[in-house]
Amino acid sequence: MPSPDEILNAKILVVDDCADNIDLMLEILRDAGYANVSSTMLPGMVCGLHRQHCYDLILLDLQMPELNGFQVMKGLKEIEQDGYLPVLALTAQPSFKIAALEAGARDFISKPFDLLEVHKRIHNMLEVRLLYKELAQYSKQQQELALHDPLTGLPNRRLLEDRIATTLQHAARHMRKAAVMYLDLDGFKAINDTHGHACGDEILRQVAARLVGSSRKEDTVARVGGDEFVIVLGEVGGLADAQEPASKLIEVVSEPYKVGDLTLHLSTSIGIALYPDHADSVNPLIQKADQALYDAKRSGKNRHCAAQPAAGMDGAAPDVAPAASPQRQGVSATA
Ligand SMILES: Nc1nc2c(ncn2[C@@H]2O[C@H](COP(=O)(O)OP(=O)(O)OP(=O)(O)O)[C@@H](O)[C@H]2O)c(=O)[nH]1
Repeated sequence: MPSPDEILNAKILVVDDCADNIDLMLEILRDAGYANVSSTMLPGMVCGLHRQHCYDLILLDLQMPELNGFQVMKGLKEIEQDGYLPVLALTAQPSFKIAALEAGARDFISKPFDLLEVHKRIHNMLEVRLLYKELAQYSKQQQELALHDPLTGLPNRRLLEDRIATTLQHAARHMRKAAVMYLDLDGFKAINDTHGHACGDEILRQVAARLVGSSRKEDTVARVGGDEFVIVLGEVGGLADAQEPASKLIEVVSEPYKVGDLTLHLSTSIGIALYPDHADSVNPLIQKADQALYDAKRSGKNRHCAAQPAAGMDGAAPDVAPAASPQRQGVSATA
């Protein structure tokens, strides 16, 4: 529930073509303690002002020359991003009250003003408006949580699948390839077993940051399981365009990790699958990359390996590339 302070600090705009009416409303609002109030006598400015300031409440006179309150509301509806029109109509015409509500106003205040009614209606409307904003914010956070891994903040499997689908559509439209790289850390279990789960978590966060730091802004880096990550590359010309970043990622993951007083070493294996060479849709592509990862693990870890050609294509031996420099495979630690 919004606090009294939040209500008094809400952003309010008064719109009326009569200066005396504006002065009266400003006085009422300021006397009541509202601290963030502005006004305009130009109804044509309201949409622009609202776009700029996102008012919590617009006190809108309905009868104005040039542009009346109903026309202003029509304009506001077109720009209101969250579908909530924060308008309280001001009218001396009883017949306008229902029309104003039908046009999207949340409530109305009758002229001449009854002070008690003005205070109550403004307070109630702001309470609902701020509550609506809190709910919208909460629901946005929930959506974020549903699509991201809480430990690393990276996209999770669900968002990854969406991103791959978009990347494949783009690749198909531009007659390009795309690559999916499936990473699994080597011997990560030993870190948990030897140094504890919290240390393992910290390593996962550091690995995530390194993967993001070594990828292009337009690539997706996702965490899909315990020590498993997937990176999606768009705009790929051929296998070499994925093998080069894969070698770079193997090197980056192999840099030492500082956790408290410990210096830990770790390596990773990567499976690579190309669209459309190895599969032409999201999940088969991920599966192909996962199978290639298995080949990389089986042939010694700390390396990347490309997927086998899809059925009907040449069945060549797996294209396995060990890390450029001989490195400790798996995990080691120095204190
Ligand atoms: N710290 C931490 N560990 C996790 C988390 N999720 C899964 N794990 C652990 O990650 C480890 C994954 O190990 P595996 O990939 O099966 O085995 P590995 O030791 O990496 O062996 P290889 O993959 O064959 O090199 C398991 O011990 C899981 O318990 C997590 O969120 N935090």
